Amino acid sequence: MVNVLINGYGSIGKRVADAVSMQDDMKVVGVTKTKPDFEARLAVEKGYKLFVAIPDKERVKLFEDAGIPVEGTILDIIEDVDIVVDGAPKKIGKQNLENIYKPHKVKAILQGGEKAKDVEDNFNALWSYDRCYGKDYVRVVSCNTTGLCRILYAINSVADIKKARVVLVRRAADPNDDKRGPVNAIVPNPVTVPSHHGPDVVSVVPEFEGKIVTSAVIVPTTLMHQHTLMVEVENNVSRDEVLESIEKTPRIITVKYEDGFTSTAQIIEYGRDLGRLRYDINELVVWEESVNVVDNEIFLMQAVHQESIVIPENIDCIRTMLQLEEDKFKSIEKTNKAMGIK
Ligand SMILES: NC(=O)C1=CN([C@@H]2O[C@H](COP(=O)(O)OP(=O)(O)OC[C@H]3O[C@@H](n4cnc5c(N)ncnc54)[C@H](OP(=O)(O)O)[C@@H]3O)[C@@H](O)[C@H]2O)C=CC1
Ligand SMILES: O=C(OP(=O)(O)O)[C@H](O)COP(=O)(O)O
Repeated sequence: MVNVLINGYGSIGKRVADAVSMQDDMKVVGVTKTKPDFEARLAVEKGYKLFVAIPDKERVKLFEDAGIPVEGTILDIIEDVDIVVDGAPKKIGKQNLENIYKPHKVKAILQGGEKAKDVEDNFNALWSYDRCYGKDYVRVVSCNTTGLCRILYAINSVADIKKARVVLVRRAADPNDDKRGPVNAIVPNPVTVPSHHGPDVVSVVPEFEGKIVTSAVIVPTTLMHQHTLMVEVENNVSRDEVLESIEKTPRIITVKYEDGFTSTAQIIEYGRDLGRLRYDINELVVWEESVNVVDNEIFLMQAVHQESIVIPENIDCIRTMLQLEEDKFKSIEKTNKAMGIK
């Protein structure tokens, strides 16, 4: 059993904590918060040991004053952990890496809001599990990048990819976020091409250098991201072969528009009806009817549940960095089984 600390118990951190708790080869030794709010209180009620993310007496006092019991600050637990999963807001992960994890010589996983250059390597279970084996500082790439890595793995299994072009429609904010917009606009984000997703795919799969270009806009929705892919391939491949490969690839599900999956709203309703915790859809979701092949070019549309797609990747990343399992497919299967992922 390895000891995992979740530094930053937010949208990603709380899900990683619950996913770690479902595995039989790792356990959560603590979670951290900076604010003594309802999420901190619930973490304690769930049985997690709570630590204060900012090592400062005044900050600890805020928790005491709010009646939320804490075990100390991050510095009271950091030496006892085998690995930290950093779930802090973007850019803070890098600061934590330099100021806390490296000085205390503790392995750490950063999230997709951090930069590829600030870590040793970049993780997706299908593509870079073996490369990250035993490494100390690894980034699990962002939700959109994870979705792209999965679908490109499926396509790459049956075709030689020449050129991938992707338009990403990004959700404006997570459902718990009342600060961000737009409320009524479409925002190029960034207005330049490529968006960070293409280079981030290359950080995981270097052989795609020069082959993938992405462009992104933000729209007023909180549920999911949506992608349209156009992938030129070198060889003749049929629609059926592409679909079969997608269906065989772990952590991808296909849904049919004609079956009622007419938008991201129905996909989220599906998560609710399945009784998934927090209605999470950890799988990449591909619309079956959207898959088409025209003159060696594959077209498809897919949806990404931003809050949950990277969670199983974090579990596999822990396993490879701590050398708990050499075979990526065994790790993927173990994680999926424990989490009820299709
Ligand atoms: N949300 C998403 O859709 C996705 C996010 N990511 C990436 O995951 C990372 C986390 O994002 P997300 O979970 O959305 O963020 P949230 O804002 O939901 O959560 C951040 C958490 O970090 C805590 N925190 C704040 N400051 C510090 C600090 N100095 N040290 C440790 N913890 C701190 C916050 O605690 P408190 O509330 O107490 O201040 C909060 O619990 C980012 O890199 C993001 O880009 C990746 C994929 C998808
Ligand atoms: O990883 C995400 O998106 P991304 O893949 O577009 O970077 C998450 O949805 C976080 O995105 P945000 O930077 O809009 O909070």
